[in-house]
Amino acid sequence: MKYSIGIDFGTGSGRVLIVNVQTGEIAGMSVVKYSSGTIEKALFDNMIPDSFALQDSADYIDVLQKGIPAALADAGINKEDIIGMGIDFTSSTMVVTDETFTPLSWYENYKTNPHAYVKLWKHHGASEETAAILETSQKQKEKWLGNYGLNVSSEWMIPKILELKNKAPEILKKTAYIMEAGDWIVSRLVHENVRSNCARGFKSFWNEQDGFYYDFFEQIDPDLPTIVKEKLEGRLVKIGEKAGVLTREMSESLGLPEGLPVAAAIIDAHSSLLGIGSRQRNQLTMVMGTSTCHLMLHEDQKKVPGISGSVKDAIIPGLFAYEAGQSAVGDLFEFAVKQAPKEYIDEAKERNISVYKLLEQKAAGKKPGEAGLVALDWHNGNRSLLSNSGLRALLIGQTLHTKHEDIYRAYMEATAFGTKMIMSAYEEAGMDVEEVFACGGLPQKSPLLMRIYADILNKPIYISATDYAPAVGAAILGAVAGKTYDSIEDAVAGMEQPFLKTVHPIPENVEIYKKLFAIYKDMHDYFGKQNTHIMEELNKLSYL
Ligand SMILES: Nc1ncnc2c1ncn2[C@@H]1O[C@H](COP(=O)(O)OP(=O)(O)O)[C@@H](O)[C@H]1O
Ligand SMILES: O=C(CO)[C@@H](O)[C@@H](O)COP(=O)(O)O
Repeated sequence: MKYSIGIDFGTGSGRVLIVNVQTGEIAGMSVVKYSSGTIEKALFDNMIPDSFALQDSADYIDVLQKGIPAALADAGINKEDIIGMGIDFTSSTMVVTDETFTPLSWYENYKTNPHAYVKLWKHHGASEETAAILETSQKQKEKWLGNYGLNVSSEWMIPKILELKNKAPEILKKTAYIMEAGDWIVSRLVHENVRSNCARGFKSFWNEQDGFYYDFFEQIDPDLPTIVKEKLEGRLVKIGEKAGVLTREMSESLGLPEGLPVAAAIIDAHSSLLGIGSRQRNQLTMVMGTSTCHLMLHEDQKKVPGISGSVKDAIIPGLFAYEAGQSAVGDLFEFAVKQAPKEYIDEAKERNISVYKLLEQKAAGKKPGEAGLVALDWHNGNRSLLSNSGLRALLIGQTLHTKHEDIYRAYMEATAFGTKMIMSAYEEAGMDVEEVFACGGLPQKSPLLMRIYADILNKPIYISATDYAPAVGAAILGAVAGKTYDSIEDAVAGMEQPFLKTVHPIPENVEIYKKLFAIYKDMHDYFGKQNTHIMEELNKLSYL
């Protein structure tokens, strides 16, 4: 038996999977939580702005050093039976390093400088820079942003680079490489500056035909082309290719064979599409965790407003991969869990279940529409049709009888309405959705959520049997790099994971949700399009 290692670097933890390359069976695994988590309020004793979301790259190294030996031990296999390795990572998650790929935050003198740290995908510190990029694009918006949903997100790489230039020139000066975290891991493993086409195409204004949009960069900031050339370039490696082989030093420290082929890094959500077995158009894959990404494939490049982007060959060679997203999904449920009344926390403790489970059970006892609530899910801004990280959330319809589980359910519904907006945008652009797949951590954690999504989207939802679809996708790329398969399509077919179940819509619920969705849409347009000054005013006041 031969195996491939897939490592999924998510928002809260890294998951290492050992997957049988002939059958797709998961032979062993290990989950390593990031010990510093997401650094959001303060770095050591220094306060950082609310919009910041940083991570410590040392936590990623922990995933390699602790997770790989633990997964190998769990699988009980000989390291010589490992034939390849793949990595997926959140994106755009930016690491700044010196010429030896050492992150600047590891330097003693930069230890307390937030700009030396990893800027996680949901770091929203570059809102001014994003607005400036959008402003510059106005004259030729179709040209520059046509394949990016006609918008720019502060979660992408170029705004983050400009933030570094504007807010921390001393760090930029010391930086040899600005890297996607996935590329950083792969570059350390193979000891070469390599860059994958996946994150580069989606998050850095690049396509294979034209390269980086240097003309656009010049107009945004005359220093930007040089910064990109000097610090963001590297040898291009495409999805499905081998980025290099594991160095002797790395293989010794990780307990793996020397010369092990390592695949080009892929974005976590995109990797899930491979892990779940989607290979063709008309399939919408929802990767549901802290956030949700909505992915589709198509032979043609269509202009879909509000999506994050479309890139050729970014998941399956020959097809355009499309991504859209919602910034707060699991994060929103955590927010509600943290606000649970004390008697709920006590009840959960007494019954030995999590507060999530308790709220889910109580909310499942309610009927759609019963509580008279509708929420807007913009607790971390909107990164789809409105693409505005400055938007704030809303809950309407509360009375003195509103219970916390009603609010929890309204949040679940709001995330499903947000997904319906995205699905409609795909369909209006000529990409019909016939099948909806759900994967990531949430579908198995929350059956109620899947019921709500089936009823609101009015589609059967196929739920992946594995919580770890991204890591399976990474292992599939590892198997292709290791030459077990000649193509990604063959590897996906050979290592396909089973589906757990299908949730079908219930017609009565569908009808009620059509009415609630109409209210959501009115609120969406009122606060997100026609009256954005309301949120802008609140933002100004809250930053005072
Ligand atoms: N029982 C649950 N019900 C709903 N959401 C949950 C539950 N347990 C955890 N979550 C949420 O799931 C998210 C983590 O999702 P997961 O897919 O495991 O990780 P990641 O986003 O790092 O890939 C967190 O935001 C958390 O709030
Ligand atoms: O933005 C992207 C992909 O483009 C993701 O990396 C981001 O949503 C994080 O995913 P998770 O919610 O941690 O699974």
